[in-house]
Amino acid sequence: MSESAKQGEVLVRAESVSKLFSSRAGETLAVDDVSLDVRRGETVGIVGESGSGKSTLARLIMGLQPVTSGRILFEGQELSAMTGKAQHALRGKMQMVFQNPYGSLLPHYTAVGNVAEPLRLHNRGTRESRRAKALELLELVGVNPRFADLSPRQFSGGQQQRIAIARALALEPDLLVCDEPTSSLDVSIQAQILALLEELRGSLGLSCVFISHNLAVVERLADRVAVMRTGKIVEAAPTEQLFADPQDEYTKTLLAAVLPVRA
Ligand SMILES: Nc1ncnc2c1ncn2[C@@H]1O[C@H](COP(=O)(O)OP(=O)(O)OP(=O)(O)O)[C@@H](O)[C@H]1O
Repeated sequence: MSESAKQGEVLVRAESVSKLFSSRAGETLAVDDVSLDVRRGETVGIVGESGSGKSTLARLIMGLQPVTSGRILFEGQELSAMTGKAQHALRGKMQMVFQNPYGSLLPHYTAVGNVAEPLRLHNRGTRESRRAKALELLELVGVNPRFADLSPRQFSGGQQQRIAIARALALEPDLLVCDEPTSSLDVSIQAQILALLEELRGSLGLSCVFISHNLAVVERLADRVAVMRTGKIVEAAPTEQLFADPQDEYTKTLLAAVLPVRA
């Protein structure tokens, strides 16, 4: 199929997905009967207050945690029904960028070593070709390759997040799941990282799930927004529509909180 025909096709589908955590403290239905599609080339924003289930939904989509009920389909194939080998191959197609870049990088590897690591794990190329590709990726995300052999802790938070993004791109994923990727950064740096993600999404034709409690951030990046509350999607709509004409009372409250900032 041509690239243009692929655009708009459903890449990931969550079908009536729920996740129940049980512990001595009790049971939490973190995700409650959620259905959501992410199409090729599309960015879907997920917003909601702390504890609403955004990160859990992201982990379920990535196959990092098993669903309690429902299904996650990637290109029409059910994740949990795959063999270990097929799941490993699929993992390369979905990558995640986390809130805390330092925690997500390997501290004993250099910057370039971190970016090359997924290529090694997936047996791509030779040591030299992996390094060459990792250096290209560092340049792409705005990290000077001259500093490629420094360790992650020698970089600022913003630069660490750029390295983490380069690593997420190494296997040329179809889907990038960003879980609050700018919340741990200074405001000025946040804008730079958002601009980078916006640019990469356009140039690489990536599909993105973008999680944030910050509606203004999601408005900038997302084509569609899903609003979560207590594990449920209470409203999902194209971004402009959601901001112009929210239907759900909770969405209206969230928007009212952000409107003075946007004005
Ligand atoms: N491993 C776990 N075991 C037990 N409960 C969990 C676990 N992970 C998440 N939860 C609970 O599930 C609910 C949803 O959490 P989740 O982290 O998905 O929300 P969130 O919207 O991403 O919040 P935040 O913005 O604070 O990260 C919360 O009540 C949380 O305490």
